[in-house]
Amino acid sequence: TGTSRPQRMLKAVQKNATKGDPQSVISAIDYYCRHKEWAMNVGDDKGLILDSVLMEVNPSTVLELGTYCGYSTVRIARLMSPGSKLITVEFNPAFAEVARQIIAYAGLQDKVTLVEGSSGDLIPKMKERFGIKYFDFVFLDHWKDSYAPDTKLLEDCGLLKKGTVLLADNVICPGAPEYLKYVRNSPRYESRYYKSNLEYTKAEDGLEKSVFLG
Ligand SMILES: O=C(CSCCNC(=O)c1cc(-c2ccc(F)cc2)cc(O)c1O)c1ccc(O)c(O)c1
Ligand SMILES: [Mg+2]
Repeated sequence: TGTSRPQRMLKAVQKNATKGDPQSVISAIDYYCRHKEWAMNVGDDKGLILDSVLMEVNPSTVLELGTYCGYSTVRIARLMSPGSKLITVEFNPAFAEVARQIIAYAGLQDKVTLVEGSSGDLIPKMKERFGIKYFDFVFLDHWKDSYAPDTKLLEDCGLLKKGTVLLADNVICPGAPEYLKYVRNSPRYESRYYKSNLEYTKAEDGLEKSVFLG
């Protein structure tokens, strides 16, 4: 058997990044995925858009759906103010295990709660389990056909407030057509597309930013 791609990515972080330095962790992953082997992190191009939207919102509570190896978790948590909380949901235990180590290597474990399980099961439990009233910012990067149902579930569970920002990765590649239709046609959202590239490639991809209007 041998190592998995996430495990090789973790090795690259431990070898090339400085413990406690989130920017060096981000750079080590981007270098590895651009020059050694591709992986489905949001990446550096879309990462700059994520950074700027995140800084604009300056959220107290963040939900990330789809942790993978924790690259976007580190990108988001490094910009969050002291006392703010990020909850990230990952279905795949092997991904979660690597993500925990990468988040800890960056020194961001105190801001981040990684929960293993399916978003559909966990979203209804957010209030009772984590004492969350609302999310100020939601980053969608998990199964693309779960974006729309999970957004409706967040609404139904009263976890969005007026002004909550949803930012969705991969709306072009692999694509999330149902989600785009939903947020662009719903009177409850103000949506905007940020054109970019699929991580570490020249292919088009982009992020959709949708503000919940209440
Ligand atoms: O893959 C999953 C679903 S979660 C990851 C969702 N993310 C993506 O699928 C995703 C995909 C791409 C992408 C892939 C191939 C291309 F040719 C082009 C683009 C890019 C992204 O930025 C993404 O976020 C999963 C696999 C096994 C499990 O055992 C489990 O539990 C989960
Ligand atoms: Mg993605």
